[in-house]
Amino acid sequence: MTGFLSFKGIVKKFGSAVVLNVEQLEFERATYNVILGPSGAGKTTLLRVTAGLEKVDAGKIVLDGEDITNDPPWKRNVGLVFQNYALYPHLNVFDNIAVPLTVKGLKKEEVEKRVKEVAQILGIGELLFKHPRQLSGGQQQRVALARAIVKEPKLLLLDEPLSNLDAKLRIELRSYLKSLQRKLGITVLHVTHDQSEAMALADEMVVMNGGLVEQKGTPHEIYRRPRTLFVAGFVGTINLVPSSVFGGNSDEWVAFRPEDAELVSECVGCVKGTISSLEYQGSSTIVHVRSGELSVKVVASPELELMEGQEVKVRPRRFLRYSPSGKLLE
Ligand SMILES: Nc1ncnc2c1ncn2[C@@H]1O[C@H](COP(=O)(O)OP(=O)(O)OP(=O)(O)O)[C@@H](O)[C@H]1O
Repeated sequence: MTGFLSFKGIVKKFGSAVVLNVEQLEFERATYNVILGPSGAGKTTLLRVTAGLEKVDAGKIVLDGEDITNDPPWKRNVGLVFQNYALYPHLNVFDNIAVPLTVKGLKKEEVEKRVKEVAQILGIGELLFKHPRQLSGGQQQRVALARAIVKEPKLLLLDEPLSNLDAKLRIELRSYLKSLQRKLGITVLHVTHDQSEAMALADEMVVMNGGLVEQKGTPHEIYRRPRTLFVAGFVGTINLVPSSVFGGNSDEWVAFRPEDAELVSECVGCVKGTISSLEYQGSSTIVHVRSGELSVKVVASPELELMEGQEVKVRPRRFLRYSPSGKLLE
Protein backbone atom coordinates (compact mmCIF):
# COMPACT_ATOMS: atom_id res chain seq x y z
CA MET A 1 0.00 0.00 0.00
CA THR A 2 1.49 3.29 -1.06
CA GLY A 3 -0.95 6.10 -0.16
CA PHE A 4 -0.73 8.32 2.92
CA LEU A 5 -3.98 6.70 4.05
CA SER A 6 -4.85 3.22 2.77
CA PHE A 7 -7.74 0.85 3.26
CA LYS A 8 -7.41 -2.75 2.20
CA GLY A 9 -10.08 -5.46 2.34
CA ILE A 10 -12.22 -3.51 4.80
CA VAL A 11 -15.43 -5.21 5.87
CA LYS A 12 -17.72 -3.71 8.49
CA LYS A 13 -20.93 -5.43 9.54
CA PHE A 14 -23.74 -4.41 11.83
CA GLY A 15 -25.37 -7.70 12.82
CA SER A 16 -25.46 -9.68 9.60
CA ALA A 17 -25.66 -6.59 7.36
CA VAL A 18 -22.44 -5.69 5.55
CA VAL A 19 -22.41 -1.87 5.51
CA LEU A 20 -18.85 -1.41 4.28
CA ASN A 21 -16.97 -3.55 1.79
CA VAL A 22 -13.92 -1.68 0.52
CA GLU A 23 -11.38 -3.71 -1.41
CA GLN A 24 -8.77 -1.01 -1.85
CA LEU A 25 -8.82 2.73 -1.34
CA GLU A 26 -5.87 5.12 -1.12
CA PHE A 27 -5.52 8.82 -0.36
CA GLU A 28 -2.46 10.96 -0.94
CA ARG A 29 -0.87 13.27 1.64
CA ALA A 30 -2.07 16.89 1.79
CA THR A 31 -5.10 16.36 -0.43
CA TYR A 32 -8.76 17.31 -0.03
CA ASN A 33 -10.86 14.19 -0.53
CA VAL A 34 -14.63 14.10 -0.61
CA ILE A 35 -16.70 10.99 0.03
CA LEU A 36 -20.01 11.31 -1.78
CA GLY A 37 -22.99 8.99 -1.81
CA PRO A 38 -26.67 8.63 -0.97
CA SER A 39 -28.00 8.05 2.52
CA GLY A 40 -26.96 4.66 3.86
CA ALA A 41 -24.00 4.35 1.45
CA GLY A 42 -21.58 3.80 4.36
CA LYS A 43 -19.86 7.21 4.27
CA THR A 44 -20.11 7.92 7.99
CA THR A 45 -19.13 4.36 8.81
CA LEU A 46 -15.96 4.78 6.71
CA LEU A 47 -15.06 7.88 8.75
CA ARG A 48 -15.89 6.17 12.04
CA VAL A 49 -13.66 3.17 11.34
CA THR A 50 -10.90 5.59 10.30
CA ALA A 51 -11.26 7.47 13.58
CA GLY A 52 -11.39 4.22 15.55
CA LEU A 53 -14.94 4.81 16.77
CA GLU A 54 -15.98 1.51 15.15
CA LYS A 55 -13.94 -1.67 14.80
CA VAL A 56 -13.66 -3.31 11.39
CA ASP A 57 -14.58 -6.99 10.96
CA ALA A 58 -11.79 -7.52 8.44
CA GLY A 59 -9.09 -5.56 6.65
CA LYS A 60 -6.31 -3.12 7.34
CA ILE A 61 -6.04 0.66 7.68
CA VAL A 62 -2.62 2.28 7.31
CA LEU A 63 -1.97 5.95 8.11
CA ASP A 64 1.40 7.44 7.21
CA GLY A 65 3.08 4.05 7.16
CA GLU A 66 1.57 2.86 10.45
CA ASP A 67 -1.01 0.12 10.78
CA ILE A 68 -3.72 1.83 12.86
CA THR A 69 -6.43 -0.82 12.35
CA ASN A 70 -6.61 -1.79 16.01
CA ASP A 71 -5.44 1.46 17.63
CA PRO A 72 -7.85 3.19 20.00
CA PRO A 73 -9.17 6.59 18.81
CA TRP A 74 -6.83 8.68 21.01
CA LYS A 75 -3.75 7.03 19.52
CA ARG A 76 -4.66 7.76 15.89
CA ASN A 77 -3.79 11.46 15.62
CA VAL A 78 -6.99 12.15 13.73
CA GLY A 79 -9.24 15.24 14.06
CA LEU A 80 -12.98 14.83 13.71
CA VAL A 81 -15.77 17.35 13.05
CA PHE A 82 -19.42 16.35 12.93
CA GLN A 83 -22.43 18.06 11.46
CA ASN A 84 -23.79 19.09 14.87
CA TYR A 85 -20.56 20.71 16.18
CA ALA A 86 -20.78 18.86 19.55
CA LEU A 87 -19.24 21.73 21.52
CA TYR A 88 -19.30 21.61 25.31
CA PRO A 89 -22.08 24.11 26.18
CA HIS A 90 -20.73 24.96 29.65
CA LEU A 91 -17.23 25.81 28.38
CA ASN A 92 -16.28 29.02 26.60
CA VAL A 93 -14.67 28.97 23.15
CA PHE A 94 -11.13 29.04 24.53
CA ASP A 95 -11.75 26.06 26.80
CA ASN A 96 -13.60 24.15 24.08
CA ILE A 97 -10.63 24.48 21.75
CA ALA A 98 -8.19 23.69 24.56
CA VAL A 99 -9.79 20.35 25.51
CA PRO A 100 -7.63 18.09 23.27
CA LEU A 101 -4.48 19.81 24.58
CA THR A 102 -5.35 19.70 28.27
CA VAL A 103 -6.33 16.05 27.91
CA LYS A 104 -2.81 15.49 26.54
CA GLY A 105 -1.38 17.23 29.60
CA LEU A 106 0.26 20.18 27.83
CA LYS A 107 1.52 23.12 29.94
CA LYS A 108 -0.81 26.10 30.43
CA GLU A 109 1.42 28.50 28.41
CA GLU A 110 1.70 26.05 25.54
CA VAL A 111 -2.08 25.51 25.52
CA GLU A 112 -2.69 29.26 25.45
CA LYS A 113 -0.22 29.78 22.62
CA ARG A 114 -1.69 27.02 20.45
CA VAL A 115 -5.34 27.95 21.09
CA LYS A 116 -4.62 31.58 20.19
CA GLU A 117 -2.74 30.58 17.07
CA VAL A 118 -5.48 28.33 15.78
CA ALA A 119 -8.20 30.85 16.70
CA GLN A 120 -6.29 33.41 14.66
CA ILE A 121 -6.11 31.11 11.64
CA LEU A 122 -9.85 30.46 11.85
CA GLY A 123 -10.78 34.11 12.42
CA ILE A 124 -12.42 33.50 15.81
CA GLY A 125 -9.86 35.29 17.98
CA GLU A 126 -12.52 37.76 19.14
CA LEU A 127 -14.84 35.02 20.34
CA LEU A 128 -12.59 33.18 22.78
CA PHE A 129 -14.50 34.17 25.90
CA LYS A 130 -18.01 33.61 24.57
CA HIS A 131 -20.09 30.51 25.16
CA PRO A 132 -21.35 28.31 22.30
CA ARG A 133 -24.97 29.50 22.74
CA GLN A 134 -23.83 33.09 21.99
CA LEU A 135 -22.41 32.08 18.59
CA SER A 136 -23.98 31.68 15.15
CA GLY A 137 -23.96 28.28 13.42
CA GLY A 138 -21.02 29.28 11.24
CA GLN A 139 -19.02 30.49 14.24
CA GLN A 140 -19.76 27.31 16.18
CA GLN A 141 -18.59 25.25 13.23
CA ARG A 142 -15.32 27.22 13.15
CA VAL A 143 -14.82 26.51 16.83
CA ALA A 144 -15.42 22.80 16.19
CA LEU A 145 -12.83 22.99 13.39
CA ALA A 146 -10.37 24.79 15.65
CA ARG A 147 -10.76 22.09 18.28
CA ALA A 148 -10.16 19.41 15.64
CA ILE A 149 -6.98 20.98 14.25
CA VAL A 150 -5.40 22.36 17.43
CA LYS A 151 -3.68 19.06 18.17
CA GLU A 152 -2.21 19.14 14.64
CA PRO A 153 -3.70 15.85 13.46
CA LYS A 154 -2.30 13.97 10.49
CA LEU A 155 -5.77 13.55 9.15
CA LEU A 156 -8.92 15.66 9.42
CA LEU A 157 -12.26 13.88 9.12
CA LEU A 158 -15.29 16.05 8.38
CA ASP A 159 -18.77 14.50 8.48
CA GLU A 160 -21.29 16.75 6.71
CA PRO A 161 -19.66 19.77 8.38
CA LEU A 162 -21.70 22.32 6.44
CA SER A 163 -25.15 20.80 6.35
CA ASN A 164 -26.53 22.71 9.35
CA LEU A 165 -25.67 26.07 7.83
CA ASP A 166 -27.74 28.27 5.53
CA ALA A 167 -26.93 28.27 1.81
CA LYS A 168 -24.84 31.47 1.79
CA LEU A 169 -22.75 30.50 4.79
CA ARG A 170 -22.30 26.99 3.43
CA ILE A 171 -20.67 28.33 0.27
CA GLU A 172 -18.54 30.80 2.25
CA LEU A 173 -17.31 28.19 4.71
CA ARG A 174 -16.68 25.65 1.99
CA SER A 175 -14.13 27.80 0.19
CA TYR A 176 -12.69 28.57 3.60
CA LEU A 177 -12.28 24.83 4.33
CA LYS A 178 -10.36 24.34 1.13
CA SER A 179 -8.01 27.26 1.78
CA LEU A 180 -7.49 26.06 5.35
CA GLN A 181 -6.53 22.61 4.08
CA ARG A 182 -4.05 24.19 1.66
CA LYS A 183 -2.60 26.47 4.34
CA LEU A 184 -2.10 23.66 6.86
CA GLY A 185 -1.06 21.06 4.27
CA ILE A 186 -3.28 18.58 6.05
CA THR A 187 -5.08 15.54 4.55
CA VAL A 188 -8.86 15.84 4.64
CA LEU A 189 -11.64 13.28 4.23
CA HIS A 190 -14.92 15.15 3.95
CA VAL A 191 -18.26 13.30 3.81
CA THR A 192 -21.24 14.81 2.06
CA HIS A 193 -24.29 13.80 0.07
CA ASP A 194 -24.25 17.14 -1.76
CA GLN A 195 -22.71 16.71 -5.20
CA SER A 196 -22.04 20.39 -5.85
CA GLU A 197 -20.18 20.64 -2.52
CA ALA A 198 -18.18 17.57 -3.50
CA MET A 199 -17.27 18.88 -6.96
CA ALA A 200 -16.33 22.31 -5.62
CA LEU A 201 -14.00 21.03 -2.89
CA ALA A 202 -12.44 17.80 -3.97
CA ASP A 203 -8.99 17.09 -5.31
CA GLU A 204 -10.29 13.52 -5.43
CA MET A 205 -13.81 12.24 -4.98
CA VAL A 206 -15.00 8.82 -3.89
CA VAL A 207 -18.53 7.87 -4.88
CA MET A 208 -20.01 5.21 -2.60
CA ASN A 209 -23.17 3.19 -2.86
CA GLY A 210 -24.39 0.31 -0.70
CA GLY A 211 -21.09 0.07 1.21
CA LEU A 212 -19.05 -0.21 -2.00
CA VAL A 213 -16.74 2.24 -3.73
CA GLU A 214 -18.28 2.86 -7.14
CA GLN A 215 -15.50 5.15 -8.35
CA LYS A 216 -12.61 7.29 -7.16
CA GLY A 217 -11.18 10.09 -9.26
CA THR A 218 -10.92 13.81 -9.79
CA PRO A 219 -14.27 15.64 -10.07
CA HIS A 220 -13.56 16.00 -13.80
CA GLU A 221 -12.96 12.25 -14.29
CA ILE A 222 -16.05 11.38 -12.28
CA TYR A 223 -18.20 13.82 -14.25
CA ARG A 224 -16.80 13.12 -17.70
CA ARG A 225 -16.16 9.37 -17.46
CA PRO A 226 -18.46 7.89 -14.84
CA ARG A 227 -17.64 4.20 -14.64
CA THR A 228 -21.18 3.19 -13.77
CA LEU A 229 -24.63 4.51 -14.51
CA PHE A 230 -25.08 4.97 -10.77
CA VAL A 231 -22.19 7.47 -10.71
CA ALA A 232 -23.39 9.12 -13.93
CA GLY A 233 -26.83 9.70 -12.42
CA PHE A 234 -25.65 10.68 -8.94
CA VAL A 235 -23.14 13.30 -10.07
CA GLY A 236 -24.86 15.76 -12.38
CA THR A 237 -27.67 15.17 -14.84
CA ILE A 238 -27.48 12.41 -17.40
CA ASN A 239 -29.73 11.46 -20.32
CA LEU A 240 -30.15 7.73 -20.73
CA VAL A 241 -31.34 6.39 -24.06
CA PRO A 242 -31.49 2.75 -25.26
CA SER A 243 -28.82 2.40 -27.90
CA SER A 244 -31.44 0.94 -30.29
CA VAL A 245 -32.71 4.53 -30.75
CA PHE A 246 -29.39 5.23 -32.49
CA GLY A 247 -29.43 1.91 -34.36
CA GLY A 248 -27.09 0.13 -31.90
CA ASN A 249 -27.25 -3.01 -29.75
CA SER A 250 -30.63 -2.82 -28.07
CA ASP A 251 -29.46 -4.02 -24.63
CA GLU A 252 -26.92 -1.25 -24.20
CA TRP A 253 -27.41 2.31 -23.03
CA VAL A 254 -26.21 5.56 -24.52
CA ALA A 255 -25.68 8.26 -21.91
CA PHE A 256 -24.98 11.95 -22.44
CA ARG A 257 -24.97 15.18 -20.45
CA PRO A 258 -27.49 17.90 -21.38
CA GLU A 259 -24.61 20.22 -22.35
CA ASP A 260 -23.20 17.56 -24.69
CA ALA A 261 -26.34 17.51 -26.85
CA GLU A 262 -27.78 19.89 -29.41
CA LEU A 263 -31.02 20.49 -31.23
CA VAL A 264 -30.60 19.85 -34.94
CA SER A 265 -32.87 20.17 -37.93
CA GLU A 266 -31.70 17.00 -39.65
CA CYS A 267 -29.95 13.90 -38.38
CA VAL A 268 -29.74 10.17 -38.79
CA GLY A 269 -30.16 8.28 -35.55
CA CYS A 270 -31.20 10.90 -33.06
CA VAL A 271 -33.93 11.39 -30.48
CA LYS A 272 -37.03 12.79 -32.15
CA GLY A 273 -39.53 14.29 -29.74
CA THR A 274 -41.58 17.23 -28.54
CA ILE A 275 -40.57 20.04 -26.17
CA SER A 276 -42.42 19.38 -22.92
CA SER A 277 -41.03 22.36 -21.02
CA LEU A 278 -38.39 25.09 -21.12
CA GLU A 279 -36.29 26.24 -18.17
CA TYR A 280 -34.78 29.65 -18.78
CA GLN A 281 -31.49 30.00 -16.87
CA GLY A 282 -30.16 33.31 -18.12
CA SER A 283 -27.04 32.24 -19.97
CA SER A 284 -28.74 29.11 -21.34
CA THR A 285 -32.08 27.36 -21.58
CA ILE A 286 -32.71 23.78 -20.52
CA VAL A 287 -35.00 22.14 -23.01
CA HIS A 288 -37.00 19.12 -21.81
CA VAL A 289 -37.84 16.84 -24.71
CA ARG A 290 -40.28 13.97 -24.53
CA SER A 291 -40.10 11.11 -27.00
CA GLY A 292 -42.61 8.37 -26.18
CA GLU A 293 -41.49 6.90 -22.87
CA LEU A 294 -38.18 8.75 -23.01
CA SER A 295 -37.37 12.13 -21.58
CA VAL A 296 -34.12 13.98 -22.31
CA LYS A 297 -32.70 17.37 -21.41
CA VAL A 298 -30.63 19.57 -23.70
CA VAL A 299 -28.81 22.81 -22.94
CA ALA A 300 -29.64 25.29 -25.69
CA SER A 301 -28.79 28.89 -26.43
CA PRO A 302 -31.35 31.32 -24.98
CA GLU A 303 -31.27 33.03 -28.38
CA LEU A 304 -33.05 30.07 -30.01
CA GLU A 305 -36.77 30.60 -30.47
CA LEU A 306 -38.36 27.57 -28.89
CA MET A 307 -41.89 26.75 -27.77
CA GLU A 308 -43.51 24.06 -25.71
CA GLY A 309 -45.07 21.46 -27.99
CA GLN A 310 -42.55 22.13 -30.78
CA GLU A 311 -41.14 19.05 -32.53
CA VAL A 312 -37.35 18.79 -32.27
CA LYS A 313 -34.45 16.43 -32.91
CA VAL A 314 -31.76 15.89 -30.28
CA ARG A 315 -28.27 14.82 -31.25
CA PRO A 316 -25.61 13.99 -28.64
CA ARG A 317 -22.26 15.46 -29.68
CA ARG A 318 -20.46 13.39 -27.06
CA PHE A 319 -21.79 10.27 -25.38
CA LEU A 320 -20.73 7.18 -23.43
CA ARG A 321 -22.03 3.62 -23.78
CA TYR A 322 -23.01 1.42 -20.85
CA SER A 323 -23.71 -2.31 -20.58
CA PRO A 324 -27.20 -3.53 -19.60
CA SER A 325 -25.91 -3.84 -16.01
CA GLY A 326 -24.74 -0.21 -16.05
CA LYS A 327 -20.96 -0.59 -16.54
CA LEU A 328 -19.07 1.82 -18.81
CA LEU A 329 -18.11 0.20 -22.12
CA GLU A 330 -14.71 1.37 -23.31
N1 LIG B 1 -24.55 1.59 14.92
C1 LIG B 1 -25.23 1.02 13.90
N2 LIG B 1 -25.95 -0.09 14.10
C2 LIG B 1 -26.62 -0.68 13.08
N3 LIG B 1 -26.62 -0.22 11.81
C3 LIG B 1 -25.92 0.89 11.55
C4 LIG B 1 -25.18 1.58 12.58
N4 LIG B 1 -24.57 2.64 12.02
C5 LIG B 1 -24.90 2.63 10.71
N5 LIG B 1 -25.71 1.59 10.43
C6 LIG B 1 -26.24 1.24 9.10
O1 LIG B 1 -25.16 1.18 8.21
C7 LIG B 1 -25.49 1.69 6.93
C8 LIG B 1 -24.52 2.78 6.53
O2 LIG B 1 -24.70 3.88 7.40
P1 LIG B 1 -23.86 5.22 7.30
O3 LIG B 1 -24.32 6.11 8.40
O4 LIG B 1 -22.42 4.89 7.22
O5 LIG B 1 -24.34 5.78 5.90
P2 LIG B 1 -24.12 7.22 5.27
O6 LIG B 1 -23.69 6.99 3.88
O7 LIG B 1 -23.24 8.03 6.14
O8 LIG B 1 -25.59 7.80 5.29
P3 LIG B 1 -26.14 9.26 5.68
O9 LIG B 1 -25.81 10.15 4.52
O10 LIG B 1 -27.60 9.03 5.83
O11 LIG B 1 -25.47 9.65 6.96
C9 LIG B 1 -26.94 2.17 7.02
O12 LIG B 1 -27.77 1.16 6.49
C10 LIG B 1 -27.14 2.32 8.51
O13 LIG B 1 -28.49 2.09 8.84
